[in-house]
Amino acid sequence: MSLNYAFGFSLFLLILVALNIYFFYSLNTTGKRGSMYNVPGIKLDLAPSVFKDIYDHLNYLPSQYKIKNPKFIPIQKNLVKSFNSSGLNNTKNVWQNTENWVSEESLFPHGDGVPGRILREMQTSQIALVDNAPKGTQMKLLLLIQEKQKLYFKPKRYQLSDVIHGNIYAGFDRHNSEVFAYYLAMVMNFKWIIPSVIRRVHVAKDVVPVATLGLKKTMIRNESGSFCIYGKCFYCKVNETVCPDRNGEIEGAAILYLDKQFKVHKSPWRRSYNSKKMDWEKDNDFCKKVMGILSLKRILNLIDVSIFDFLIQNGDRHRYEVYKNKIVLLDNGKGLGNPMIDELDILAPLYQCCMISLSTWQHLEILSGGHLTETIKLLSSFQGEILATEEHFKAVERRLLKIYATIQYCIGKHGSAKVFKTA
Ligand SMILES: Nc1ncnc2c1ncn2[C@@H]1O[C@H](COP(=O)(O)OP(=O)(O)OP(=O)(O)O)[C@@H](O)[C@H]1O
Ligand SMILES: [Mn+2]
Repeated sequence: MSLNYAFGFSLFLLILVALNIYFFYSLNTTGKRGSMYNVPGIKLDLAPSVFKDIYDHLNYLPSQYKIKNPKFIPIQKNLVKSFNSSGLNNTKNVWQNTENWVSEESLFPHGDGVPGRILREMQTSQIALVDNAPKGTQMKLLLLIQEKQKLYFKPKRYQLSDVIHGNIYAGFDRHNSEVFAYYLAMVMNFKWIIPSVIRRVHVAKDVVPVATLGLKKTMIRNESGSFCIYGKCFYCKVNETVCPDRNGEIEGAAILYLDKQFKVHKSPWRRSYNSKKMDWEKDNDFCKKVMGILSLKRILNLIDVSIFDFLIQNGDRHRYEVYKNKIVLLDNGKGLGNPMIDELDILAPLYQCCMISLSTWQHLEILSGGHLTETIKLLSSFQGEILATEEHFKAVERRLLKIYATIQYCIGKHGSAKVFKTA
């Protein structure tokens, strides 16, 4: 009897121990997701080994990166206040004191309702003059509104559902990518960017009557008698016109023109635009070289920009422009090309240097679990905009996880003290 009792008791103990082991094992592996993410097959041979390490970290990403962080809610509320300008006194002229807009923190005011009001004006103000804007390689127009306010207008070339195949910088600029980038930057708390909004211009009513002679020379009538524009730029071709839709309108991204002097620099991580490999593609210690040339502050800035570019998949930041010693996020039209592709090497500045500004990280960390794209959708809805297909929004969330995984990889390799910088 007592033997039976002892046997039963030890069996009970054994089960208890087994349960404990199971409990601690499952605690350690939360976030483990089987083999959901694989290194993309086509890249496997070519990809540097860091890609595999990053994907390994992606498969074991701690669960906090997959759920919403309540710390973001008050930030989201403030953003909503800034962009939802309905109900505010809109008669006040928003263009007053534009000369005082630039501060040490931002290029434009971010106070209650002002960003929303600037966008609304950019979207609806009557156009006083339209000209070609011959800067850059892509077709763009210059619109004059409110007497002295200038806008760049990058016309729509694709439907939102069009997928751009080919290399990362293939195709025309995407107008929606410019606007998406603006809201993305706002949600990421990157304030060195210029307001951008979707605007429709009626060619016969809004453009032709106020077009300069120069612009008129780059307009031709199509079979249905409407005026199409081929513009004036490096890649502009007479047979690549932009024509009005059946309502007589051309849609585009209206980007506020910032009349300042920018300093232009070549990006150390630029692509070659041919089959030649750049230094950064051959040397995983490339960051050391950059450290010898650029300040820590500038490198951290370039890393911020690479995170931003990776989210929209802009692989075309061959040069960057600086104002007040900070990179201005200009020219974001090469994003949102293919929602199925995540070119990890856009993140090279991050995984090669393995550092990130602490303030960027603290903000990035609380955008998890869907808050990022949910907020972009919410803010852009105040201007009645739909900026991308669901596939693109999902892709941005998926890429955010890859950024988290890259940071985990860096922490694993160097320790957090070396990764997070306060410069
Ligand atoms: N909103 C703006 N305010 C002031 N200047 C601007 C603005 N947007 C662009 N620029 C200037 O015009 C140049 C061309 O603009 P952008 O880079 O957008 O054109 P692009 O056709 O895409 O050029 P590229 O093909 O060289 O990338 C920029 O390098 C910048 O100096
Ligand atoms: Mn460009």
